[in-house]
Amino acid sequence: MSKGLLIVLSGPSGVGKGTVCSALRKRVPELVYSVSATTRQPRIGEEHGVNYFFKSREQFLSMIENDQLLEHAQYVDNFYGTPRDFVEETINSGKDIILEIEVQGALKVKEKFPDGVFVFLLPPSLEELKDRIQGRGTENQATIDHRMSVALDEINLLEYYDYAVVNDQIDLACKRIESIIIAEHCKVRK
Ligand SMILES: Nc1nc2c(ncn2[C@@H]2O[C@H](COP(=O)(O)OP(=O)(O)O)[C@@H](O)[C@H]2O)c(=O)[nH]1
Ligand SMILES: Nc1ncnc2c1ncn2[C@@H]1O[C@H](COP(=O)(O)OP(=O)(O)O)[C@@H](O)[C@H]1O
Repeated sequence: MSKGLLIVLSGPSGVGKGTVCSALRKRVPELVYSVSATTRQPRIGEEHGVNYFFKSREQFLSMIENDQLLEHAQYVDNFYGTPRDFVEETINSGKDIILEIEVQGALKVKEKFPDGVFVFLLPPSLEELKDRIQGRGTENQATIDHRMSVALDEINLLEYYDYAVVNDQIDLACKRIESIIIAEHCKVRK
């Protein structure tokens, strides 16, 4: 049996990764989603085990020590990481998995899985990016400013990705990613 695809969706905070990923999962129900661990506090409506595995700093550090994370990164003031076993078991069972992670982590995954499919989600403009972060209303002004400055550094790493997808409209961005997945499956079958 051939392995599933490991798809990494990255891009700056507020670009719409979460929104596009959930729309994509509805359209492609067989696509498995990797739930990350984080030390960030849950936002209203977020559930443990669904959106994230919410961990204390000590619990997170012990996951690193026990080699339970495929990659981890510090983003703004918190740690985020991808549980290793779930990803490996999913692709070994022939299913495709999508990781929605920031850029430093994506580059670490690329070192371990060079055959992964690395997709960078871009905003239509930086003004629109700021409007989306502000419009979501989940961060204070200092965090928004910090995330915007990190966003510029992140966009500079676009060259390390296989594909760039503009998230102008959610359904169009989803269709573009679906086309990428279909094309990558054709490559694997050759
Ligand atoms: N490296 C890494 N980044 C992650 C992981 N999970 C989430 N992230 C990224 O961490 C950043 C902050 O996530 P979050 O606080 O949920 O904010 P939001 O994605 O902007 O809503 C985003 O860029 C996420 O994609 C992970 O497991 N590893
Ligand atoms: N194509 C789009 N057009 C307009 N607003 C969008 C689009 N995609 C996402 N958004 C909005 O932008 C905000 C940030 O989206 P989110 O998915 O939380 O981003 P991320 O996960 O990249 O931080 C949300 O309020 C979301 O509804």
